[in-house]
Amino acid sequence: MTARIIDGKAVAAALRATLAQRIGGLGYAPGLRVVRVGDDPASGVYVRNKDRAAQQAGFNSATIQLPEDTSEAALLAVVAELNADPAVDGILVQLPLPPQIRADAVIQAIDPAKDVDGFHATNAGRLAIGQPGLVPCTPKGVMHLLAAAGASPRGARAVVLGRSNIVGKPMAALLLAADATVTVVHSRTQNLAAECRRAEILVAAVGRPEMVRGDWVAEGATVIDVGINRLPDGRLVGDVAFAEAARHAGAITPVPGGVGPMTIACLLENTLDAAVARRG
Ligand SMILES: NC(=O)C1=CN([C@@H]2O[C@H](COP(=O)(O)OP(=O)(O)OC[C@H]3O[C@@H](n4cnc5c(N)ncnc54)[C@H](OP(=O)(O)O)[C@@H]3O)[C@@H](O)[C@H]2O)C=CC1
Ligand SMILES: Nc1nc(=O)c2c([nH]1)NC[C@@H]1CN(c3ccc(C(=O)N[C@@H](CCC(=O)O)C(=O)O)cc3)C=[N+]21
Repeated sequence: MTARIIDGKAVAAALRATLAQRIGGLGYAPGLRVVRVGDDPASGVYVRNKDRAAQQAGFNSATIQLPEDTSEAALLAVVAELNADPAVDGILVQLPLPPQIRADAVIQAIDPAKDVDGFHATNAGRLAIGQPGLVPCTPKGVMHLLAAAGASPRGARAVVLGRSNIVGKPMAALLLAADATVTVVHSRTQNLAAECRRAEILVAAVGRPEMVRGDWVAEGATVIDVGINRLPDGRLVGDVAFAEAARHAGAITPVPGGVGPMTIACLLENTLDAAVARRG
């Protein structure tokens, strides 16, 4: 079998067009602020892509750049200001943060109603118990891609590779809420390959370049590659060995051009939803 390629760039563009249309009917521009501490070059690409996408879709978007040696107290003061600003609907503090700042203290200081990353304990708890809230962008983007690929989670065996708070855990919660039979595998799992081979939907979020080999993929499976890994030669690869996996999968996402663009589109979707919830 040769897999269909799921075009995340196209699905993201379509979602952004829908958002632009919704914003057109609002009468105001939803406000998004991205806070960046230091200038990690990898996050620079992401922040630039996001700003461009946000402005094109009609958001009032800006990046607040702080120096590498910013204290935790200073960052918390910026978050408090954004929490209080009525023009700001969404706040994203770019991770990772430098070592003098506790990421969790900052995340829990964000107003949950403006937490467009969906990382606050209130939003994570809402997701876990099936209440409406802001959902983390990357797993939310994966759900959009599954829908676009016609891969219904209902009753399907889904395997999530990775259990981080920002991707693996919320991914498992969303698949469970969509009636999949969900298995989460991680670094202490025995025989990862055998677990993955059982998946009709396989989501890889480990941060290990090309770890998922062709023979880990069941014939006809839908493979979603969340990984974004920069190799020493500058190439960007996923957590899945794409060419090998595509010989077995029914459908597969590429890297780049798969989940990454969806993460940005879902950040905008969350910002618009947060704006409508706050101001109608
Ligand atoms: N496309 C996008 O928009 C985004 C992409 N990413 C990418 O997704 C990937 C994962 O990100 P994130 O969840 O933040 O990463 P983390 O490092 O926080 O988590 C990685 C997870 O993978 C597991 N893991 C690591 N190595 C192995 C291994 N050898 N075998 C089995 N399991 C393993 C870890 O297990 P354990 O818990 O046991 O340690 C952990 O649960 C990265 O490549 C990242 O760049 C992330 C965010 C957004
Ligand atoms: N608070 C916070 N929220 C995040 O959501 C967050 C974060 N911090 N820190 C960093 C990670 C990473 N991340 C990416 C999003 C989009 C692309 C993306 O658009 N990638 C393009 C290509 C990028 C390129 O060419 O380098 C693609 O995959 O096609 C990549 C990476 C969000 N993250």
